[in-house]
Amino acid sequence: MTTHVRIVGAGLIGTSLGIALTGKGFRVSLEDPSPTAVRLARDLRAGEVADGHTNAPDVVVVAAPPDVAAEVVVTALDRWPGAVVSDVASVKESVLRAVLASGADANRYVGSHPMAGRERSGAAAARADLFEGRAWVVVPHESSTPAAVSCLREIALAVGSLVLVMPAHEHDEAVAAVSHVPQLAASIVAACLRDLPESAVGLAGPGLRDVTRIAASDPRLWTQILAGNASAVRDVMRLVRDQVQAVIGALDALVDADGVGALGTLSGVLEAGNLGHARIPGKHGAAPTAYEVVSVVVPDEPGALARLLGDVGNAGINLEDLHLEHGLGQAVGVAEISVVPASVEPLRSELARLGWRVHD
Ligand SMILES: NC(=O)C1=CN([C@@H]2O[C@H](COP(=O)(O)OP(=O)(O)OC[C@H]3O[C@@H](n4cnc5c(N)ncnc54)[C@H](O)[C@@H]3O)[C@@H](O)[C@H]2O)C=CC1
Ligand SMILES: O=C(O)C(=O)Cc1ccc(O)cc1
Repeated sequence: MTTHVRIVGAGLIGTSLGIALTGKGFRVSLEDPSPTAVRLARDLRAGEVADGHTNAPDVVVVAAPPDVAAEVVVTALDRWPGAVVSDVASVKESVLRAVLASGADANRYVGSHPMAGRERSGAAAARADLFEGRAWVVVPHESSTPAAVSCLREIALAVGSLVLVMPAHEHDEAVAAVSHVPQLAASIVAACLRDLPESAVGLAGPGLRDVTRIAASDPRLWTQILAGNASAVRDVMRLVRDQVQAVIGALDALVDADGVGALGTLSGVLEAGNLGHARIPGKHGAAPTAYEVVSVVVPDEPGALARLLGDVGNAGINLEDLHLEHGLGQAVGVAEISVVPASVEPLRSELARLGWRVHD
């Protein structure tokens, strides 16, 4: 029998999930307070728009913002007494507490959290392959039924994720360190760039982009996430503060005193960073869709980019993503074209043959 999944909240995560599940043969119905969001999600093939005639779902996945997730879960448990209900909010304990306190039939509730996202919100940013090869945490509570847990496992596996099962408090502590504090760190570093003169920002290389990519994330969503995991985030931020204080102390010693011990402190911080970085896992389970970038110099003149994209298409190569770098004060830009690894060499040689300047 085809499983009918109702997705409540047709933004980035809800629409991506809808597209992925539809592709795997699930029936998906969608709802969202925003009619535009839900229609866009439908147009992106994330499922049908639910209305008063749509029959009851087997599973409900709430993909609404974290501050309303519990309320929407409780409403869903009441609305569909036969359905398993989950949510994908980035924080789990606060949602679980509110669901348990509501008096709703929480046995059919199991939390979840796909560790996959983007720094953009909304249905338009949805990706069919968003969850492939990524961890998906299933977060049961004491009275979640085994059927509810296996239902969520089935959904996560169907979209290509690796399932991890964890209690809510353990999940929240883990994501404080691997997701929520990194978001703050990226935002804090990027905020230091705000008032820099153009001449200084123009020196930026890929390292700065790597460190600050997620600083482009939605502040409304992240304010809710940080507030929803305040205790665990505070604990990790205290460790960050201790490191920052140690670095400032070492720099003070170099600038204002004899600097004794300062180099050891700086080196210790950097070496500890090496050790932490080495622990970041690569692929989770199935291979994620990894793209490689071909960088091409584009003259800053009308039609040049269109010509380049035409040449990529004529070479029979699928462009997966495109980013434009503008050289400061130069009459050229660099187009970073993302393609599957097997297309890198054919694309490079074809573009070079056509006269484009292709970078390593
Ligand atoms: N953005 C990310 O990278 C990730 C987000 N999440 C979680 O997924 C959930 C959704 O996040 P995004 O898709 O990024 O946000 P989004 O802003 O792209 O989409 C949220 C959608 O929920 C709708 N919505 C607002 N209030 C609602 C309500 N009361 N009932 C139903 N729908 C409502 C909005 O109209 C919007 O379409 C959040 O709880 C977030 O913590 C989880 C993993 C990654
Ligand atoms: O972009 C990344 O690297 C992410 O890991 C995105 C992300 C954002 C929020 C989440 O709750 C989970 C994952």
